[in-house]
Amino acid sequence: MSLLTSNPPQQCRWHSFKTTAALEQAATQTILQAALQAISLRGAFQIVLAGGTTPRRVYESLRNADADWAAWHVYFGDERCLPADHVERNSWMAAQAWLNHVAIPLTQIHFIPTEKGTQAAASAYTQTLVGIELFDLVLLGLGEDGHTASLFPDHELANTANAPAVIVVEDAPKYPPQRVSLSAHRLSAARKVIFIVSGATKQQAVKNWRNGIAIPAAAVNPTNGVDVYLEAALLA
Ligand SMILES: O=C1O[C@H](COP(=O)(O)O)[C@@H](O)[C@H](O)[C@H]1O
Repeated sequence: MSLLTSNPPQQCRWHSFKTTAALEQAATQTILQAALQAISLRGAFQIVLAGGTTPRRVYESLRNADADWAAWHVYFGDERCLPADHVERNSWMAAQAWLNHVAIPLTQIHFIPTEKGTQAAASAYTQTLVGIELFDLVLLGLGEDGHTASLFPDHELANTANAPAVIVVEDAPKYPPQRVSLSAHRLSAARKVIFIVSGATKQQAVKNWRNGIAIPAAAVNPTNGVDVYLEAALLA
């Protein structure tokens, strides 16, 4: 697998936690801290959310946080092509766990409209992202096969300088096959990128990543490097 890039290698800082709960607590605090900093410096906080199961409890903790929700702007790293109210939509999970319970203005929550189909959703989301130079924080997960967002092994990662911001995936190896994802290039345009990784099934992907094997997660390459929050057991 080639990353097709001339960028310097990804700078990765590994943060291990004894328990999943400790990891989730640290991720929640990092998000809130990044929000405080962004709002005090720039008056707004632009966060990109991970989907899947790993961030659910982080989102549930955020709903009880005391934050300046009016200044938050929420985006998604990827979305699955399913009806808007489908339980396996990343947006549905984030809404149930967090977004439905806080006062972020609806106009500042930017779902990827995959219920319209891949092409229409990708072009709509490309427009949504116009004018955003750097996200303040990109939150990402890691799949068993090393995928992140909907950037899968042996698929387009779009990590070159001229890559589109949003890509269409028609044949993902994980259900559902049709998805829309921010490109690795667009996900890298961020002040801070955090991966949260838990669950024994991720062990091989972590091992590959740490051994320099070009898994998709390694294609997200912001100038400031990435922080990986993971359970200590995954480093064994
Ligand atoms: O399909 C997806 O998978 C990854 C990892 O999900 P997890 O359930 O193992 O946490 C997720 O980060 C991505 O957003 C999602 O669409």
